[in-house]
Amino acid sequence: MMLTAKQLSWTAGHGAQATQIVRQASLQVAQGECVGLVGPNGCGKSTLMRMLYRVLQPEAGGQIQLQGRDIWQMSARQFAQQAAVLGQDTGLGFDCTVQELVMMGRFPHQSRWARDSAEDKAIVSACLAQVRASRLADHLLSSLSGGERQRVLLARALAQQPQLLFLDEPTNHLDIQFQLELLSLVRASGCTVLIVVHDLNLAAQFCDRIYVMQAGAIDAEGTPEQVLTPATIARVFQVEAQVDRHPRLDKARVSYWMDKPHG
Ligand SMILES: Nc1ncnc2c1ncn2[C@@H]1O[C@H](COP(=O)(O)OP(=O)(O)OP(=O)(O)O)[C@@H](O)[C@H]1O
Repeated sequence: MMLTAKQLSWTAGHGAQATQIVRQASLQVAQGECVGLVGPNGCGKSTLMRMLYRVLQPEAGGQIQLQGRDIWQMSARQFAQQAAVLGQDTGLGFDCTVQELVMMGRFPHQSRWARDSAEDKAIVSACLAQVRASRLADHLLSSLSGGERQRVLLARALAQQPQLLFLDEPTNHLDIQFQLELLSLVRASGCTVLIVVHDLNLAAQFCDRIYVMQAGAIDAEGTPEQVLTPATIARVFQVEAQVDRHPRLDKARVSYWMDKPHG
């Protein structure tokens, strides 16, 4: 098992202000799998992801192992040699060129004072080409559109040459062609993937398994066919749904609607 997480909980605030955001969540991602995490806004997906990618520490009793090793027994650098993140909070706090940004993906693999090697440079330009952003190499990050920014952040994650890729809503800002392209690229990369995605049809097309989260807890788990049922979708998202087969791809296809606005 590539990634194993057991009984993860996280609480925001203290004392009377404390709110439990993630409750006893457990999940597993096997080598080579692409696993989706879906659920309504605010249910705790990003918080769970942040624990999994070693930014937030779970409460006592929770454990996360990467290839059988506790992630908090690794240094940040050792973790980054194996896992890359395309997250929601990707502000750098400073500006740089696209080329410099993607080169940051090489840092975990470089010795401390090393200069960028010819190999690093070749990896960076290959990753930029992979996301069709070579022409942006000398542009400033601050000048990019939302979709271009997302592409180059993916290029940085790929330049890290990770075995495990965490993606938190990576298709935000992307046009439909690049949504499909990004997810195909991610699948073709050979990485093990855990991805937060709102579009249930993208989840059905690209994920081997899906975890459904609701109110901080894992509510359902299984293949897209097992999980994406009208009953589960109604329970978790409060909308009506019908599930049939995609006419071209032999995958589940979800149509949803609301008879009357909720509330
Ligand atoms: N540090 C924090 N302090 C207080 N509340 C927090 C903190 N981090 C997250 N929350 C709250 O926890 C809840 C879950 O947030 P989270 O970002 O994990 O949800 P999400 O499922 O990823 O949502 P979305 O689909 O909207 O991105 C939200 O109500 C959020 O306001």
